[in-house]
Amino acid sequence: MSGTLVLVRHGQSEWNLKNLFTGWRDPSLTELGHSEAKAAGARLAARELKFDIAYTSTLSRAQLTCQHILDAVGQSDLDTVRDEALNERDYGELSGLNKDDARAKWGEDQVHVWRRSYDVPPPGGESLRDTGARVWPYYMHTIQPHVLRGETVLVAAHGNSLRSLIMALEGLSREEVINVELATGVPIIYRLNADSTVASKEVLAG
Ligand SMILES: O=C(O)[C@H](O)COP(=O)(O)O
Repeated sequence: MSGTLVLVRHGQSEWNLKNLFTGWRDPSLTELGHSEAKAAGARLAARELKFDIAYTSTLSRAQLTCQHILDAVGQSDLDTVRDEALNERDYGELSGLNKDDARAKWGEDQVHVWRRSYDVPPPGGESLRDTGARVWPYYMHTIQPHVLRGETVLVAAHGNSLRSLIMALEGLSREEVINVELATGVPIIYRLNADSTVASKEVLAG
């Protein structure tokens, strides 16, 4: 057995609440989002998890979530690396649009394909494959070495940047990844084997 990797999607953002495509735009957390992030931290603290390093994106909602978790586990000053490789999928021209308005304009099926398919990008934006093409190398070269040294690593990021990471970690097919949905503020604890495969997975739902 090797180390521990904790993945968590940020708490509810102001644009999640307004049902807007967000992508690389930078809304903050709502009150509920702050509470979700603190609750995620409390659940990790109850497991007596201590982190060696934390990674997050360059977007506020993920950074705030990361900090709430570190505060909750008593590690407010832990080394935290921010990198845009972990940012949400770029939603291109959909960014800022209401998701129901988009369904009315382009149809439910097309919007679902843009949101959940593996390789169909939204107009001017990234497909999940495009997102994975930046997330996975960053994970492999920068994050995974810590886990394989036996460390415990926190990654606070986004629905689709984490879906692309989970797809690769778990070896999911392009069909299987369509059904992967990440709730806000719910940590997933992976224990990795020394050969970097997944030994166990635990979802800390509320
Ligand atoms: O960027 C966004 O709008 C959300 O964080 C994720 O959106 P999705 O559920 O439409 O992929």
